[in-house]
Amino acid sequence: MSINREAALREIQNLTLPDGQTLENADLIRAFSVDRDTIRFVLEVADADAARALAPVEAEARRRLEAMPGVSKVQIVMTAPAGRQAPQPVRSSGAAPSLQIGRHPTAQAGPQAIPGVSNIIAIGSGKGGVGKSTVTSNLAVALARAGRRVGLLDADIYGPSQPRMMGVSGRPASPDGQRIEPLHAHGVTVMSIGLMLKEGEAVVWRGPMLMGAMQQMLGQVNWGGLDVLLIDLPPGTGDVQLSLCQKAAVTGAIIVSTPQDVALLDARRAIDMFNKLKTPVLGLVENMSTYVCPNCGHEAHLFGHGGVAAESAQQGLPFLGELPLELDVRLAGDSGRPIALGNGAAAQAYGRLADRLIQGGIA
Ligand SMILES: Nc1ncnc2c1ncn2[C@@H]1O[C@H](COP(=O)(O)OP(=O)(O)OP(=O)(O)O)[C@@H](O)[C@H]1O
Repeated sequence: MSINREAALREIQNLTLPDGQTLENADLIRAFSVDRDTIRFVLEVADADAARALAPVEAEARRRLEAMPGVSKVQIVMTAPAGRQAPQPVRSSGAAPSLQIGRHPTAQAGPQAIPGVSNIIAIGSGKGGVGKSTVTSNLAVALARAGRRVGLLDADIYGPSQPRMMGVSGRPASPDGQRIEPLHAHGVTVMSIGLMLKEGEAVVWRGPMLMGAMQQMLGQVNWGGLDVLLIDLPPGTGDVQLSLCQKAAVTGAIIVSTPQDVALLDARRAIDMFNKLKTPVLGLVENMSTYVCPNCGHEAHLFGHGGVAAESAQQGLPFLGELPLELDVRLAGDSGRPIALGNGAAAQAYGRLADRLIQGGIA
């Protein structure tokens, strides 16, 4: 009889540790594998004392697994690496000591919806610096101004900029050590992975840790009822994009690009990636489109113009609109008050983009 790995994992994940956490929440299980009639895994503990305290849990895990049909051997190894410190949890002011962002992912059957969240929109770009974060924060504000309930998740772990752009700071609280309370700014519910990490922490993460962290951001944050959750992705086509589309039921992706050829080339790669991940591309947005000189009113196209509309047509994808290049857009972003809060040309352009998504039933 073949043993189902996920079912075996489920047998032991809810075992309670001496500190009251479950095995799953404490994230101690490593390399869980099933080989014919044998189950093997590692329990990663901080030191010899922790290993001793965990002995009854190990015994109970062994007992449960051995009781499963088809299992004849269970090998559990406890590691207590010499000289290694126990992982330090990230704490918020009111956080219980167990909350830790960045862990191995837990088993999950396919992409999941987030309870209470109607739409999840990923905002991506092929190239860095094209204004993806600026577009995300302003679109979030414009949607909130239009009366929508909006969440914004900054998943750009390599350069989280939403705290600055939305004007939020401080570690979000986690009163019970399990759920995270998001922050609120300009009518938008905000969470940034950057607020939960020590500086430089995520830079060394590889796929599984990123996937676990994304899973936590999606599943452990108290998002509440939202019409739409916007997710600011890192640039490119990497592990975060993959994790998001595998773990969350993403409604679709919006690709931000400047009209430059080099940015469009990378945008094409991003579209290709979302196609492969079976995430619908909702359309393309041209940022830094037209520059209107604030002194003489002359219009210039520093990065070209119309390239994104042409690319959308070529790809058979909706062109969602163009956003002007304005000094005030940057200044507003730097000051934590997105330009979309105002009434100028850029704010109006964001208002149109928001309307378009609302009319399309995706926000
Ligand atoms: N339309 C615009 N007009 C003027 N400045 C802009 C505009 N869009 C973005 N910027 C500025 O360009 C810089 C890069 O923008 P942003 O951080 O949004 O890009 P990004 O694509 O998210 O970058 P990253 O690759 O770092 O994630 C920021 O200083 C931002 O204020």
